[in-house]
Amino acid sequence: SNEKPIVRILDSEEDAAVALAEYTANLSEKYIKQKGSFSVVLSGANLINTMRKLLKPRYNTTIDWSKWLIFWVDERVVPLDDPLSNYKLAFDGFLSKVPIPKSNIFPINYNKSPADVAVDYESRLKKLVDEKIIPLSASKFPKFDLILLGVGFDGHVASLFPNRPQRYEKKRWVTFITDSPKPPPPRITLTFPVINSASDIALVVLDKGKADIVAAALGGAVVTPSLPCAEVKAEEELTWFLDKDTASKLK
Ligand SMILES: O=C1O[C@H](COP(=O)(O)O)[C@@H](O)[C@H](O)[C@H]1O
Repeated sequence: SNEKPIVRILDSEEDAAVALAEYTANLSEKYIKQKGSFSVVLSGANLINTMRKLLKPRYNTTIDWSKWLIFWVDERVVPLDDPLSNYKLAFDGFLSKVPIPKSNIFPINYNKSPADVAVDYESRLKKLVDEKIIPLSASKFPKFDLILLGVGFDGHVASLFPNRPQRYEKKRWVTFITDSPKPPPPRITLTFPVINSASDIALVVLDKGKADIVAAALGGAVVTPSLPCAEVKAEEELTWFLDKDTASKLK
């Protein structure tokens, strides 16, 4: 893996959205040529809005949407039509506007118990690996083509928070949390071994309120406990997408 991340600093949020679309479209073409499909793992919150340029010409017409497979890096354990659902956010803002086959979209199966939802999501991923739809990494974790991550104000990625034990999980593919510091409290999340097995990862941070967190993560500051966003590594390439304001505290 390439240890050093690529840091792209765009003039504005708008330019960053364009750059993210170009980056995603290029990876889509590369992986579809290479392996016949493109697995994309989504986050919630701001990311979906930043993906909006993919819905516009030329991307919407040139991307082979039929080969996309969609997963979630984390999900709030709420019904899929709840306003807090990451699936609903992605569906309303993105997935309902592109022709990805429904059978290629893998939301959680909602159940009241976060533990059960995590077990179910993990077993569905295992099945996709058994069916050779998702490859396995050298360390025997599912290897997604692209994971798109946001970063929270506390430096969290997915639902891996600085002061919660889930971030240290080494064996499971999917785990759960019932006391997320950011609401809603019950969530499931992919674990670090899975995230860090992905081929490409984009960390998309476009919020000047996160300038200090980004500077700490990229400047290698010693923070205790360490910032989850500073623990992200990709097998091929890790790219940070920042705008000028968010990058303003980088040295
Ligand atoms: O709660 C969550 O927060 C993170 C960060 O969101 P952002 O809008 O501040 O970038 C998000 O990536 C994650 O998927 C979500 O569940």
